[in-house]
Amino acid sequence: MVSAGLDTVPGNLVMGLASLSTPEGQRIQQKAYEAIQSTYPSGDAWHRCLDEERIPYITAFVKEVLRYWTVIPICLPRVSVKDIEWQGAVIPKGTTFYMNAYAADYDRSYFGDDVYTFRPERYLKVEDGGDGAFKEEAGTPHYGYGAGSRMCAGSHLANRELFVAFVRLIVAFEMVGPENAADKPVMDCLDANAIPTSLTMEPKSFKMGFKVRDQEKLEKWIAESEENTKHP
Ligand code: HEM
Repeated sequence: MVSAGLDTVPGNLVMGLASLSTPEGQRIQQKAYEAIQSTYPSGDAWHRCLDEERIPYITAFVKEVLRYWTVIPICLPRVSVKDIEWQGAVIPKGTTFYMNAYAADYDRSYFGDDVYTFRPERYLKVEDGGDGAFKEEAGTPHYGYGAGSRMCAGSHLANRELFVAFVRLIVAFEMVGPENAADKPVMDCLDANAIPTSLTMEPKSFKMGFKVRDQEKLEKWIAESEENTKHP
């Protein structure tokens, strides 16, 4: 249980930051920052995001990170417990299956033609583009956690971790691309993986910039967080 989140959560976190560092990421960041500020005009998002999830744009952003950066592209093996008939063929009991989560997350018939575009808005009902391509009510919003009775057992915890991390990063920093274009992140889910044979994606190195929005506030938030998590 503990080791399961060690590479998956950082993989999503790092590549979510990569998305925010791109030119398109500047628009997303601005929208996310405004959504945070309008939900918490008194400026206490840093602490409140631990207790509640009330910023739909950030929730949508996290879902899009999980879809676009499918960090476990081929899920864990499953063995069928009975014969399965499929398209005229019988797959015998005892067959090993691997779910291709990457293919499911990039399925145009489900997500629409812009599957290669990082677009949190696809998860916001009011801004679904009106093309009817994304069937929001049809169940699993993405396959980043696999699917079915053996899908990720830590998905709720991981969702909370990613939500809190991105809220805090976005309120604290303005994120920009690297000074040198050669240091830009690879923005394709499969090509961005430094070890394509690994179970979980290992992001290739890239650089980006973090500009502190308000040094005084950031130091105060960090000091308060350290105090709150201090061991007696
Ligand atoms: C963003 C972070 C995470 C991602 C993307 C992720 C993804 C996945 C995927 C794709 C599977 C396989 C599901 C399938 O084959 O259908 C899985 C299984 C699992 N995950 Fe995660 N995971 C994440 C975080 C975590 C965390 C934080 C924990 C625990 C604290 C965890 C615990 C597990 C366990 C125990 C299983 C095996 C479930 C089973 O076989 O019944 N995961 N995860």
